[in-house]
Amino acid sequence: MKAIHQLATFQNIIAQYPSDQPLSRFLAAFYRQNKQMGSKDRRIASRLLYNYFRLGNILKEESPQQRLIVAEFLVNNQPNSFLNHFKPEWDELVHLPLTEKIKIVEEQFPAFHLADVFPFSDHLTSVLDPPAFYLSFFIQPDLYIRIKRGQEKGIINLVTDAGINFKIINQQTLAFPNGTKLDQLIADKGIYEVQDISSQKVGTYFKPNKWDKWWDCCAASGGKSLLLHDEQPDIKLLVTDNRESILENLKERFALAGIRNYQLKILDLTLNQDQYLHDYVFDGIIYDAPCSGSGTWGRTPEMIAQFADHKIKFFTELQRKIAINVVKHLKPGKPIIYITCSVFKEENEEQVAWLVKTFDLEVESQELIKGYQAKADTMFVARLLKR
Ligand SMILES: C[S@@+](CC[C@H](N)C(=O)[O-])C[C@H]1O[C@@H](n2cnc3c(N)ncnc32)[C@H](O)[C@@H]1O
Repeated sequence: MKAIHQLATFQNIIAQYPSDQPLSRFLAAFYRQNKQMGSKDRRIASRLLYNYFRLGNILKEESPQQRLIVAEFLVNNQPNSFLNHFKPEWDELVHLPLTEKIKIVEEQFPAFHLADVFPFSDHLTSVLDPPAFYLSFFIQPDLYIRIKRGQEKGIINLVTDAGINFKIINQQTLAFPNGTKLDQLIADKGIYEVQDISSQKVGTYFKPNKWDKWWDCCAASGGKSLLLHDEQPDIKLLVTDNRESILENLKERFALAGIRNYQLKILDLTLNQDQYLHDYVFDGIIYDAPCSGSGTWGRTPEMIAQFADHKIKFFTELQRKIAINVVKHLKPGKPIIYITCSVFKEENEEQVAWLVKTFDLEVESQELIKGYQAKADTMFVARLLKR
């Protein structure tokens, strides 16, 4: 009976979900309005919704109920009451490796094609392994934290004592199962940052020197700047973004991390900002571009259905407009770090080729950070030097 109730809740939510909103925001509002749902009900409803969207366009012609059963079979690896009720023979096999479970589904649904999980394959960046990328949609990414230098031992002791499941990825990085509640456990918010491991790897491309002047031009809430500062605290830093509200978040995060010495401006960089920036030149620029975010859809799988090909052009044009107002502030011989969390070639290697062709830049190195192989986001980074 529980499973029937869970299905009804799923169907109710799906019917109300306007597909242009982040699912997390919609669910938070839905649960606020449906206070009768206990925490377990909410947890199960969220699981069913997220797992459902992980199918992307797979078996699009089947009913939502059938698709949900397939998704529950593929994504979970523990038996559960939902599958047990609707498909007990699959519940018994739920522990099998994903590739074997896919064969079982294919036998029953000949229209099952793994590639349908991501309907934008024509745009995939060339160094990506499509089958491995497709499979990653059925595996929930981990939650990663970056520990402030010097605080590693304290945090590891705290999470060990609390009996929380975690993995040590490297000296400063821990991975937790998604949904782990760390804020109640680690009281001092200034000693760690929630940051995906791929985002942390991007930091190895910064290589700042003491007393350098750096500009994080699309800083948002400052994830990359915090990484830069951790690597080299003795830098002069300018942070900008066109959203005032997100820069307020940055101020809070910087205050928690004890960073006070920086400059902040709200700037729309699609416009010429020479009146504010005319005499600024930098030893390094972080250009973490607004992008499709397609390398992070393992965390927001509802985006697969919400995205459309034409949006790629919107982002590449925006990225170029911003670059025009940014690259001119770089000193000769110095790096601009171009970053996206996209798997689309138009936003990655093709954009780098355009940057090189349009400005006096050369590629020092570039990489697709393949988070899809590691329960993490996939990101692209290029270190370009001004001649
Ligand atoms: C990928 S996010 C940056 C993430 C950030 N670097 C971090 O690590 O947390 C891209 C940012 O570009 C900003 N952006 C978009 N259009 C912009 C514009 N015209 N001028 C300046 N910033 C812009 C967005 O507000 C967004 O915060």
